[in-house]
Amino acid sequence: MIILVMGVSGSGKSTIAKLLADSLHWEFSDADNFHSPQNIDKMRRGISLDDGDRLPWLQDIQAAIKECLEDNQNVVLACSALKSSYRQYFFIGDERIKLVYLKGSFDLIQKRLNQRQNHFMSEKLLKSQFDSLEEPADALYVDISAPPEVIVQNIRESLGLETVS
Ligand SMILES: Nc1ncnc2c1ncn2[C@@H]1O[C@H](COP(=O)(O)OP(=O)(O)O)[C@@H](O)[C@H]1O
Ligand SMILES: O=C(O)[C@H](O)[C@@H](O)[C@H](O)[C@H](O)COP(=O)(O)O
Repeated sequence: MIILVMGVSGSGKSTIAKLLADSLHWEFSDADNFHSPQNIDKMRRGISLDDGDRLPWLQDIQAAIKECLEDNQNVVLACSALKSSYRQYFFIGDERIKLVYLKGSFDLIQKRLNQRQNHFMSEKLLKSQFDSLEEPADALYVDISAPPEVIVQNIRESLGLETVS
């Protein structure tokens, strides 16, 4: 199974996905690690990615997801997956993929981004992240104002994963 944790930059994808993976003893994967150096450099300079920048990135993530499914791996993947057209690369609809959307207000996320250290992503891009965001129709919605441990417990209960596999 793959749990895909999506949301804008600063919504808590890496934090929640890592904690969730650890609590389940599953693998954790971060879509940030699939970005090209050119994409990283762009975001560092405060320039938002466009569909063309994201296409090879989406294709690489798609290949990684396909491999996980073929190998029957259990993985929690953190990936912004902002637009519906991007999520079509991720086999949404396959019962082995669970989509979790971290939902929060601009103000709360901006505050968290301002406090985050040592990350390439410019906090100036938050507005464009919200502009690109198309909220999913087919996901578990999670309110990010709760502490990470509470969010992880909530996700596990909602997905029927209370018992460690
Ligand atoms: N539920 C939460 N409560 C408080 N702080 C959080 C929560 N989730 C994440 N954070 C903090 O917010 C910042 C952004 O989280 P991060 O996981 O890096 O987001 P993303 O991967 O979506 O960009 C980090 O500094 C993180 O420690
Ligand atoms: O498509 C994009 O514009 C990026 O994928 C973006 O949404 C993502 O958020 C960055 O990779 C920054 O990483 P963080 O989400 O960890 O801030």
